[in-house]
Amino acid sequence: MSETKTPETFEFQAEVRQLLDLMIHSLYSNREIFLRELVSNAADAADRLRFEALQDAALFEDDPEPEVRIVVDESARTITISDNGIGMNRTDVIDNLGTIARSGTRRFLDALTGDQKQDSQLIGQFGVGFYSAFIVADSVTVHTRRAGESADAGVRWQSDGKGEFSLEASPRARRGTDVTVHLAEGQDEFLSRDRLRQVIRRYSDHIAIPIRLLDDQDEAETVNQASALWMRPKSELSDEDYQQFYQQLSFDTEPPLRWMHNKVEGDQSFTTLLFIPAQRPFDLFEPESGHGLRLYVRRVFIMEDREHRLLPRYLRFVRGVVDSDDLPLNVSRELLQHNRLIDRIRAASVKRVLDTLERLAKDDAAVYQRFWSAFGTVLKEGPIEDPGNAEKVAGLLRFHSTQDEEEQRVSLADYLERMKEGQKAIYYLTGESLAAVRNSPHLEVFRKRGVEVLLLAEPVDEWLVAHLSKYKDTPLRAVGKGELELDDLGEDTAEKPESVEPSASVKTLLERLQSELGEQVEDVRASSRLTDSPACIVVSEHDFGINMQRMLKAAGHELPAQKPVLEINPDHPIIQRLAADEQAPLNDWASLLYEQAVLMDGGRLDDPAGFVRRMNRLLD
Ligand SMILES: Nc1ncnc2c1ncn2[C@@H]1O[C@H](COP(=O)(O)OP(=O)(O)OP(=O)(O)O)[C@@H](O)[C@H]1O
Repeated sequence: MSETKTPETFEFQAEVRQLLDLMIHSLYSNREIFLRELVSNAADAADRLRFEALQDAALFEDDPEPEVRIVVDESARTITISDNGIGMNRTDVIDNLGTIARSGTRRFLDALTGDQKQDSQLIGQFGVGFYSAFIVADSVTVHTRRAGESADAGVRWQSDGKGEFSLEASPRARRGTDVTVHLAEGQDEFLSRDRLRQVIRRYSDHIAIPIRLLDDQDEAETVNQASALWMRPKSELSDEDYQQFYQQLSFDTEPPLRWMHNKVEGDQSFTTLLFIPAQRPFDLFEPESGHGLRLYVRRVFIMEDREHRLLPRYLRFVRGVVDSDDLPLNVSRELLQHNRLIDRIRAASVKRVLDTLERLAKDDAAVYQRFWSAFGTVLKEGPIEDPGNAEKVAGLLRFHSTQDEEEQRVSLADYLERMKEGQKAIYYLTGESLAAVRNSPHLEVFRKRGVEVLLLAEPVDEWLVAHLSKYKDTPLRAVGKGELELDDLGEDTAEKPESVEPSASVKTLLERLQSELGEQVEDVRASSRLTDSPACIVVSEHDFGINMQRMLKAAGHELPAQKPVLEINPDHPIIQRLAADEQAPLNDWASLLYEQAVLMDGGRLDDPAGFVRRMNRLLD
């Protein structure tokens, strides 16, 4: 026999040690959450057993009623949290409780900032798991046996959380897991049943299986509601019930902004309870992360929808539960891909979330602004991912603009309302940063003529405008692309548009600049968009803008050669001076005009040293 009675000792993986250390120090003021975590693991173990038992009912071993039991031993100073869930065998224990850091651990450690206050929020969102027991314990013992295996497969894990744990075979008749927490000096408050009852009600009231606290005579008292909250009628539920349930579901420290609880009856019935959080989880932008909705079939937990079948990715901030009586209990990921009921649930849920956001935006601009700051960037993926709802999502978007510069609060509807008489398009400018777009020379003529321009500086904006060509039949147009038709900007109240027909000397200058710049540019022409700057870069209507080119190159794409147009401001003093002297050498000037225009657009110079040399020559 390879398994002996003597305990074997293992070292925790470095990352686990780091996590333990960090948690104990940053969570000390919130010690009670250890109980929430252990109870939540016990309930998960019950869910997993029920799920596996769908295939193999023998796993229930004559003990089909799931429960969590909590036993306090005052003289030994221990609390034991027991479940009759799936349990673990030796390999499970080694994998889950010590040597192998789960993928989440690394990500979590990477997300930490070192700022205690921020980090403790992160921990709250992350769900800290089993190791939180060490916040209050000086040693923890886990005695467990996996469902379906023999009593001999029982194992005992033990650790003081300092760097090592031990493991030994320890037979166990009842399947499931006991976690025994030996309280450290000064943690005696958790020996009080009143205190435990209070903590369970606060954090675990809506865990769907009974949590039973045993008294001195071993009489069990069920402490929680132990029902699937989402199945209860709305009329019975208070705001507090919903908020508590949300916290148990999400570990979010903030209450949700809104929730939607709906029951659809008919030939196919389903219930959804969806929450819109108030703050952004740390992993919102990680490719593999994101929690999906929790899918239940007849109250049995089936899976977390990490592949975003129940709601599209651009609504991945929504948390909640979907339960249906009409899906098969053995529903698989493949089935989720091709199921009419799932499609219906998805369409209904998308509509509910978008309608709720619409109402929120209308009724409470301040709260909507909060939502937008947390999740606006994600919502911008909507028109790309979900063309069918593009217009509806577009209505929810908010932007910075030349007329509203504090926060992103201009909607496309606001923009349409403020358009000038005769204006034909919604104008926008994309760029690498807000400062860069706000100061772009492309805005000069728009400012002068009082035409609003939306300022888009997030990477996703480039994709958004590539997919959103119009809003309510008004086209969206980039200000830095193609020829600018001044007539399309609407009435010019300030003054009549100046003629862009350049004088003979400027014409000559344009030709000379063109021949100096050669292959670098498609054309050099007189500009109608500049008032203060001498030059700017314009790309043709169907080419990528400079910002998009930069992003594509950074992502490793080969781009077809694109030549921009250099537009020159004929009224600018530098241009006039250059035009006045047809004999003066132009080579440095041509390059500098071109290079400064590229820089102002947030582009990169091919030869920055050359640029500096030329500039120094002129300054000399
Ligand atoms: N009572 C239990 N019964 C069976 N398995 C358990 C139990 N407690 C923990 N485990 C196993 O140990 C793993 C690690 O637990 P831990 O609480 O640290 O993380 P988690 O529950 O996976 O995630 P998190 O708590 O961060 O949401 C679990 O995924 C589970 O496989």
